[in-house]
Amino acid sequence: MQALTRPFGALHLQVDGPVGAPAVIFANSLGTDLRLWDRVLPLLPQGLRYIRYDKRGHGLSSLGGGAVIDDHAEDAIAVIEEVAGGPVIFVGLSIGGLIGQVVASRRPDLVRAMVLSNTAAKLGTADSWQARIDAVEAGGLDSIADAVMERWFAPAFRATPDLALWCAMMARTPAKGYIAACQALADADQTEATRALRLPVLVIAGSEDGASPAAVVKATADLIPGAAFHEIPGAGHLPCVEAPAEWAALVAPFLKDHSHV
Ligand SMILES: O=C(O)CCC(=O)CC(=O)O
Repeated sequence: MQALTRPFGALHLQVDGPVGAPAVIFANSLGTDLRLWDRVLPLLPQGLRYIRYDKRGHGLSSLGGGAVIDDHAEDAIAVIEEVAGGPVIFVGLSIGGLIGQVVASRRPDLVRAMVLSNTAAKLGTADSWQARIDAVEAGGLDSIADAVMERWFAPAFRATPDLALWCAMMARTPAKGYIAACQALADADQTEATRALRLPVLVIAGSEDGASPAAVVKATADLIPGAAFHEIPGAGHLPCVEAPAEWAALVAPFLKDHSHV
């Protein structure tokens, strides 16, 4: 376990792989922590340095005062500069992918390639995020858990005992951190900035994703010249959990191609 000091407290990090190797950073989704990537890391190329972190207000990281996507992007930039020490391949899922788009746009020198999983240049609407915030303020995260699990996972996965573990991860996210991230999502629209991105990008969707539907994810892929798009059949919002082999089969060759190992 490692910590990176930030003005508001600390970010919780986990780093695997050799010092000095080409680095890959993972940014996770709303209501998840860095364990989101546990099932895919063993399936990705050895010899790379894999950096995961809990975004502010999630997992073991401090709450942080900010509620805009740029604050999350500044955190990711700090992790890249201080832990990776140079350009990375950015892997982001959902809000993590939105954070990646902001980082690639503001600091193209720090992102050599990007994987955008189950994300878009704009996620949801101001009204839908306000409704989510209102529900959490009224009833806590437990009150939205069933609806979130239906968006995260297809029915077959929801029938497994594992569902309870992912539901617990979501429900244990600090309400203040979750609400701040919803507010950041409500205000974020990267459409024009993402249209200007010029770097290798792999975009992944899940056919059963109820949070970022495949058509919405594809529309973001279409903004970026040369971006590759793949849809994983039968997978929901978190294919790295639900379909790790299929997700890794797409990501592993991309990491090899763009890490120069
Ligand atoms: O997962 C995200 O980062 C935002 C998209 C979303 O709403 C996921 C969910 O259904 O909780």
